[in-house]
Amino acid sequence: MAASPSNEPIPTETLNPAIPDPQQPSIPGPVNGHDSTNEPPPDLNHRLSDPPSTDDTTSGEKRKREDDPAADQSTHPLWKTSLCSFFRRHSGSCSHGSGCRYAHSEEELRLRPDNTWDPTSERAKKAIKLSEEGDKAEVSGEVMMTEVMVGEEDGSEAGLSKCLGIPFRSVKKKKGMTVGFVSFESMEQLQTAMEELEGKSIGNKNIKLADVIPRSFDKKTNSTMSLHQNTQKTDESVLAGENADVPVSSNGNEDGDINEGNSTVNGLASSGRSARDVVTPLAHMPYADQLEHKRNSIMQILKKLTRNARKACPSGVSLPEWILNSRERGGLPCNLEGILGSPLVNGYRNKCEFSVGYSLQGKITVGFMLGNFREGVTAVEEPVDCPNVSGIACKYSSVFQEFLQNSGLPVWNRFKNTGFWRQLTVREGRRPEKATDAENCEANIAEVLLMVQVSTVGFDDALITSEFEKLAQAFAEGSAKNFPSLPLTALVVQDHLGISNVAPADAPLRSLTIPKTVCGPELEANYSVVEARIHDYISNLRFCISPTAFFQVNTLAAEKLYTLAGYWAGLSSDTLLFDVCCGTGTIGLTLARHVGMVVGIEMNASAVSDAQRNAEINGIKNCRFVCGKAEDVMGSLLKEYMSMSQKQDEIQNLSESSDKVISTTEEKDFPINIVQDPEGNSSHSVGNLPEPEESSSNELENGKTASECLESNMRELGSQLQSRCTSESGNLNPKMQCFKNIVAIVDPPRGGLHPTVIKALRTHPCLQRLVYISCNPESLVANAIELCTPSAEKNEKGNKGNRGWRNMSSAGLARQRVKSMPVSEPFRPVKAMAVDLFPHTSHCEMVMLLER
Ligand SMILES: C[S@@+](CC[C@H](N)C(=O)[O-])C[C@H]1O[C@@H](n2cnc3c(N)ncnc32)[C@H](O)[C@@H]1O
Repeated sequence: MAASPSNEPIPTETLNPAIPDPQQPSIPGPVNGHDSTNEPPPDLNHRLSDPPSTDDTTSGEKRKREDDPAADQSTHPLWKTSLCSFFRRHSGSCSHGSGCRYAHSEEELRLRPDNTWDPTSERAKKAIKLSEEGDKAEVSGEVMMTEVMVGEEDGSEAGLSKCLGIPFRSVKKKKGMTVGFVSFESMEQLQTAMEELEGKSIGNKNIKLADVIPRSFDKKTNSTMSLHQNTQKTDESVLAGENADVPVSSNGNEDGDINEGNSTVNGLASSGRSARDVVTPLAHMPYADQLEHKRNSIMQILKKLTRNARKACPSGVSLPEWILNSRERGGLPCNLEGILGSPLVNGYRNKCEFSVGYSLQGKITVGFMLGNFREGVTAVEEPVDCPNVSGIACKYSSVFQEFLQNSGLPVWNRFKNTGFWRQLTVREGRRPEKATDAENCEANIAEVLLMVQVSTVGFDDALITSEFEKLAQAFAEGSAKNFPSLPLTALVVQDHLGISNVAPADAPLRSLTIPKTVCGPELEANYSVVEARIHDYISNLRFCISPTAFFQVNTLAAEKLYTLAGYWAGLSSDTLLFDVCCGTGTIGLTLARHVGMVVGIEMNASAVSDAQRNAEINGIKNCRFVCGKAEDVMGSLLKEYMSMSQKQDEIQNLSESSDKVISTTEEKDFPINIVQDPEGNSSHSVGNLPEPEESSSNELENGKTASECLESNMRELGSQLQSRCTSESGNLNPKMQCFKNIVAIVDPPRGGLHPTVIKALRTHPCLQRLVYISCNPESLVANAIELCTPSAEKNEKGNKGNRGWRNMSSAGLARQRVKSMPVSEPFRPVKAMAVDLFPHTSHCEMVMLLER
């Protein structure tokens, strides 16, 4: 079995990277060569934020002359901030030419010092439209609390009660919510309150009345009402109600409108928001359009890297080439080489987390929340028509829902933070075969792990035990009554008391026995407590996955992602590869045979032990997995390996370095770089992986699109790797093991890398190449600002007393941090590519190659 990156063809649904930026529709020319940009000319933008240099000889001044022919006039703060009316009136002619202080095109137009655009410009109109849409979105925000709300007056809300100035029975508003609840003694009191509150504002926010779910399903509750106070003092909102509740919510819009409350009609159902809309908001678009949409939004986000790095570039330091050349790429920091589509577009998720709550009709439901708690939404709807969810996951959510209807224990109440049943997670593991249509793919699912999250505090142990037995029975029967029976490998209970369903990695887990059912001899379930793990395959390697370990939710697309990352990482047998935030070791292990050694870093202990086990079951011996936060271990690991690559002798002491380290590397194996494939065959990886021809993605040969060229390159790469890995080349020079090439592939969570990790990577002189994989392009951009902006010759000490960071964007924060970056050579963005792991949603993975 080969452990090389996949030599599968790249998914067929790719977008041609040569599609021009739709934000620049009027600009002709190739995408990588057009000469216009939405950005202000480089030097102008730089100077707007930097104090003017007094030293004519600084490189900043040199930059000005090279980069901006009209540099002298351009120091005026209003330079090119208005459109030239003469130019417009006379159809494109103005005697001042390029020296005119007014802009001759939308592209040339600059933002005014007060952050507004010339009001006659398209940009201003677009900004107004966007802000109106934002307002509308807020206005249409519905209150969808479907849980019982306690009606006692909360002393801490006394101030808010006073503001309302109306008679009521009780008022409640929970911290962090934009919605509050008011209860009334009678219908008359409610009517009066509605009249009084109409048009009223608190602070600078209008109050909006909105409908509350009629709690027909909660007959015992009398007129309850609560009011939630937002942490932002200016954003008060109130929701009022009797059994027929009338909600009031604020929207920051001067015309806060009132939704008429209705005691018998569920006004919320009319919102028409479905689980499908919330979970798969792009599902209404053809897949090709979804890819196009994502590519465009990633392009816009990437441009922030150029803008912010330009702003953050210290005065007196030359702008790097990649910024100076960004105009040729329409403001992009590097080429965006397209977007790879997911091989499987429907039912691709191998993990689904279903919330437990009440539907809009008041029925206990297992599915997706229609919004978030903070917006006053707790309604849960079944996962109907959500194309990313597999049929198996849907079936198990129905089984659980049915079970809950008759359970003796309550469902979790997000408002009161009480209850027992909270969430169901369905995790699926596939066979190694690769089906790329949803139906066959389902037949490929061999293992299923179910994890039910509960909160046991305050409940009787005997009752809990008996409910768990019934739960296991229900799942076993649910599995068996399907034909063929649904896979059921493990059933786990996670105990968690926290407010949100996101449990810490060390939340207690308990494995339940899955009973044998009477109704199905086909049931392939395990009849005893088994080790709660499932398996999946990536690049023909088998991966063992613990209940809480991270594993990409779209396995087939993840394989493409890792192949691309390996391809760009420029690996060879003298490469030391750092797999930062390695999870169960997927990236490092799939690339292990092409490098001298992999060092994986991961903070989740069970993921680390999975990674170690995965190395063992696949016979991979040149990997070492370190359990710890990257910010705590990255610096010392880099130092350790740097000295190792300088002194080969030290390699012998490799596995004795740290207590925290779990090493899968056998000392004797490491210097000789023998890698065993999962079948025990020894093989060697030699030489550099070929880099794609520069022309492959930019200059198109023989009428091929850029993505076709890339696809064939990757296919070729796959087969080259395959042949290398299976050849018995032998006789490697042990000296090769001095790592000449240190590469990091980082794949952090949504928030990006910790600043300490960025600093360690940036200041390590031997690290020449960094492949950044990100599920959140915004945080990638923020981290890349720190990695790629030139440092000042003398850095500033961090301003720890400054509290202004709270209101800063991630890019703004990154610019601040650049100021204290130790003097070090910055990276430069070389190329980027998006990989769609999440069809029908707005999310997308992204890979960026950084070099220096
Ligand atoms: C996006 S996942 C990537 C995992 C792995 N590369 C993969 O593709 O399966 C991010 C991983 O980073 C881990 N993680 C989060 N914060 C971390 C930190 N500060 N240090 C090390 N690992 C961290 C998470 O536990 C998770 O496994």
